[in-house]
Amino acid sequence: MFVVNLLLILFSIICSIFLVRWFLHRIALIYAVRKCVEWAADRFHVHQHFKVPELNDSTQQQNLFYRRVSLYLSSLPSLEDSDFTNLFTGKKPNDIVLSVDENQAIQDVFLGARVSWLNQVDRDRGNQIVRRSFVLRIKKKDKRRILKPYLQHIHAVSDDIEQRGAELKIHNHCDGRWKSVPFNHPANYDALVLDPDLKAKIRHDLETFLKSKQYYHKLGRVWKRSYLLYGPSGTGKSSFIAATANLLNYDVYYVNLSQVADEADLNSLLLQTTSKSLIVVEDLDRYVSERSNARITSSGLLNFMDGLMNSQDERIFIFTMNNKDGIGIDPALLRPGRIDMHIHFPMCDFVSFKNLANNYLGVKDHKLFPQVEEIFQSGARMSAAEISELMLVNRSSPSRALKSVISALQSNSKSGGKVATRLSDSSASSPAPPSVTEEGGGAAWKETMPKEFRKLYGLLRLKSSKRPGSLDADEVSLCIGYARKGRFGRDREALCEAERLLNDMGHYNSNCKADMLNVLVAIKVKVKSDS
Ligand SMILES: Nc1ncnc2c1ncn2[C@@H]1O[C@H](COP(=O)(O)OP(=O)(O)OP(=O)(O)O)[C@@H](O)[C@H]1O
Ligand SMILES: [Mg+2]
Repeated sequence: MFVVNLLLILFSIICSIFLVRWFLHRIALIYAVRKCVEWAADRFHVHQHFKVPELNDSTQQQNLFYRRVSLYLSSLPSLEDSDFTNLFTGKKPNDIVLSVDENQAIQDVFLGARVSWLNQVDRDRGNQIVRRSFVLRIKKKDKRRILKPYLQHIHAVSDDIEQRGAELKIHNHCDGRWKSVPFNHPANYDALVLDPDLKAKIRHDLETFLKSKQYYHKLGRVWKRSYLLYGPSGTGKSSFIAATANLLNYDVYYVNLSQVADEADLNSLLLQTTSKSLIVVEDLDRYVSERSNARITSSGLLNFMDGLMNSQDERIFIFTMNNKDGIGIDPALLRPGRIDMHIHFPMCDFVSFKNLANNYLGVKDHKLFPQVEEIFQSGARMSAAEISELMLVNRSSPSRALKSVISALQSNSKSGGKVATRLSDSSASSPAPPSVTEEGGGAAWKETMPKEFRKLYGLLRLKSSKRPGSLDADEVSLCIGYARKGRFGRDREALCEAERLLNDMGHYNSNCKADMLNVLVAIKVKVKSDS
C-alpha cells in the first residue's frame, strides 16, 4: 500500500512538471509566432517607421523631441512588459524609475491603434555608441489618422511630466529681473479654513480652467483666469495662494507694483514669466489708493490685468485686497472678465474657530467651546492668523490655548474690533513674545509698522533662545506676509539684529532659512525704498 501511494505522488509530481513545461513552452511558442508575424509584416511594408535621433544631423545639437519621447516612454505602463527594462533610483530615494533597454521595443496604444517604439542604439566595432534614436513603428493604415495627434499627445504628456518633476519656484523681482528661490511652502487646501462649499467651488473652477485650453482658443481668448481675494488681514489670502500653487504645481511670480519702474518694466517682467504660473499682485487696493506717485497709468494697469502684454497660455492671476470697496477703486478694475471670481476671506466665526482648534490642537470638542461660541455670538471677531498663533504658542495645553483665545476675543469685543492680542497668556511657560496690535483696515498699518517689525524680531529671538528646530510653516508665512506688505517700518538696527539672529540659526533647516531670507530681502527692499 505504501509503495502504491509513493508511486501515485511521484506520478502527480511528474505530471505537474510536464504541465508547467508545456505551458512555458506554449508561451515561448506564442512569442516566437508573434515575432515571425511582425517580421513578415515588415517585409510586406505594412508598417512605416519614423526615426527620432538624439542629435540633429547638421548641428549635432540635442534634438529636443528625443528628450520628450524619452520622458513619454518612461511614463508608459507597458514599459513593464518590455523584454528588457532598466531600473534606476528616481529623485526620491524610494522611487524606482524604469527605462527601456538598448534595442528593445515598447508597445503603446493611441486612439485604438497599436504602435511600437524601438530604443535603437548603434555601436561601432569597438562597442562605442555612435548613435541613439527612438524609432516609431506605425501601421500605414493608421498613420494618417493618428500620427499628428499622437505626436501632440507626446508633447503634452512630456510637458506635464517635466512640470511635475520640476521644483516649484517663487520669483520676486528686483531691478527689472526675476530672482527665484525654491518654493517649499507646505500650505494645502485641506488645512485652509474656508467655507467648504466655497472651497469646493474654487477647486472645481480651477480644475475646469485647466481642462479648457481648446475652449479658450476657439473663443480667441487668452487662456487665463483671474481671482480677487479680499478680506481683512490674516484671514488666509496668502495661504490660499501658496495652497493653489501646490495644488496646480505652478510657479509663483510676485509682482510688487510699487517696485516697478514704469510700464515698460512691467511689460518686460511679464514677458519673462513662464506659462503654468500664478502671477500674484498683493494689496492692489493699497497700490490703487496711493496712486498719486504711481508710475503705471490706469490703462497700463488694466492691460496688465487683462494679460494683454503677454499672451502666454495657462496663467492664473491672483489679486489680493483688504477692502475691495475702498476709496479710489475703479469698478472697471474688478469687472467680470477682468476678474473672473471674487473670493471673500472673512474673519473667523465659531465654525472656523472649531476647524482651527481641530487642526492646531487636535481638539474636536472641549468644555470651553460653549463659552467661545457665546463670545462669537456677541459679535467678537478675530482673524484666523490671530487665533492660530495663540493656538500654536500654547499647543502643549489645549485648555490654555482656548483660554487665551477667549480672553483675546473678550478684549476684542470690548475694544470694538481692535484686537490687543498677546501671543501667549501669562500662564505660558515660554518667555512672552512682544504684543501685537492688529487692525482690519489698510491705512492704520502705517502707525503699526514698527510694532510689526518687532513681532518678527521677537519671534526670531524667541526661537533662537528657546529651542532648536525649524520655525513653524505658519510663523514663517506670517512673517513673509508681513514683510511683503512692508509692514516692518524702517528700523535699521532691528533689521541688522534680526539678520544676525538668522545667521546664527545654523540648526534650522534650509527651507526655513530660505523663507526667512526671503523675509529679510523683502524688508531690506522696503527699508531702502523708504529711506
Ligand atoms: N483661513 C485660514 N485657514 C487656516 N489658516 C489661516 C487662515 N487664515 C490665516 N491663517 C493662518 O494665519 C497665517 C497668516 O495668514 P495669511 O498670510 O494667509 O493671511 P492674509 O489674509 O494673506 O493676510 P494679509 O492681508 O495681512 O496679507 C497663515 O500662515 C495661517 O497659518
Ligand atoms: Mg497676505
